[in-house]
Amino acid sequence: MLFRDATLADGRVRDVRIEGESIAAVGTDLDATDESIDADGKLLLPGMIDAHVHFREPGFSHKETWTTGSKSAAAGGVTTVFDQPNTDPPTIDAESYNRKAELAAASLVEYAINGGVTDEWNPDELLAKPLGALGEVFLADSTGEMGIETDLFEDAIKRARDAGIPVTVHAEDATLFDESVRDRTDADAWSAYRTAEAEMRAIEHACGVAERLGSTVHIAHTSTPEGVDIAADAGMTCEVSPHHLFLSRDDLDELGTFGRMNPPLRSEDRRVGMFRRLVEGDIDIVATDHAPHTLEEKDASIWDTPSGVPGVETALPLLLEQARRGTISYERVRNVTATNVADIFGLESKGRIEEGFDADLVLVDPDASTDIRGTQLHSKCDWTPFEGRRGVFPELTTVRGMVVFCGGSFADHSGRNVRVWG
Ligand SMILES: NC(=O)N[C@@H](CC(=O)O)C(=O)O
Ligand SMILES: [Zn+2]
Ligand SMILES: [Zn+2]
Repeated sequence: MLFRDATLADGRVRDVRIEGESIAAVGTDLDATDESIDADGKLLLPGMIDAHVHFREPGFSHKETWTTGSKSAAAGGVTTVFDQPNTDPPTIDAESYNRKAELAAASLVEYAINGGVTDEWNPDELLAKPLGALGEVFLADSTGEMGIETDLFEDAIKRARDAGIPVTVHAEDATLFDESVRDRTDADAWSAYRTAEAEMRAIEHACGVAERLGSTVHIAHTSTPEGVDIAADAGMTCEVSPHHLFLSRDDLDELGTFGRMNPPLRSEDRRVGMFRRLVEGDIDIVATDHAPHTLEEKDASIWDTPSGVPGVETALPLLLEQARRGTISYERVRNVTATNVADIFGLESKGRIEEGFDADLVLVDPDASTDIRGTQLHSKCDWTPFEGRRGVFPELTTVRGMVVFCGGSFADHSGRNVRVWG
């Protein structure tokens, strides 16, 4: 397959030839061996590597399945996902890992299965070969109630350090949540309750432990500019989720309980500060925290509704819309969605359009801006917090050289577990 005259993120116009699962050549006037795709005027990007999704199986197939979640990913230009351990059973040992792996075999896109740290986790099984699961720590309870104490956190950091495995931390300190707002019933109460301070102090704590133990951590879903600065100053990496880039407490009147997630939406000032840090470089990657719950589940009181919003299909489109408007460069979008993610998590064959890399690619018309509609997305949950926003959606997505999504249709193709060693 040959993409002819594609524009790359850095503005170069190139032919890109795929042979089998890999990029065989990037050049000009390349010969097509078989099928050739006219990419004139179109942008070709490395597929997004989304380091934070909840595809919900096993245990919560009514919210999402590996099939629906991975279709949503492919349609949104995401070619690799890292699945989170808060399933039922939680992914904490070889048995639960293998059970999830059987279901994940249905995935259209590449995936990693992250292992969770709990009192009952089995680090020897999870961290060692052949699994080498990426470690996931919840410092405060979120969906799945996997919050842990600090001794266990330190132990996990040491073990992961010795195994050379990156650890991702959901950093909120539950002792700093504001119990005094418990009698409020408006949607903004959640933002008042899970305070910005609770995130900042937890990030500080996590980075401090990692520094003291000579290790590193990656901070999940940062929502405060202050938290990002703490992580960056400590030399750690962090991610931002699209809802903390594009939504703020000002949107909660409209979103209601559908806008509840952990960490919660912050002030408009903080949102602007997050976007600036994404553009300027202190935020390393965008990860969606795709956390679908059904319409029925979300339609509850602010204290009863589950935390989490879907996002795997809309992240790249929302960012490409910003690039179209000139608020962020295409190169920066490529780096925060693909290249940096591959570098941080050691996916050596992914995240770049260069000879020898996996042919995980996204072709998009950069001017094709449309309204985002929840009912047109492919997640099982059928809603989006970005309803009515503009997005630039991919035309075609390939995973290891196979077209998995094109013009609204999906092919059968099983993604591969990118973390299993032979
Ligand atoms: N972010 C959320 O609000 N919810 C996530 C859990 C998590 O990542 O904390 C979920 O699984 O629903
Ligand atoms: Zn979390
Ligand atoms: Zn999450």
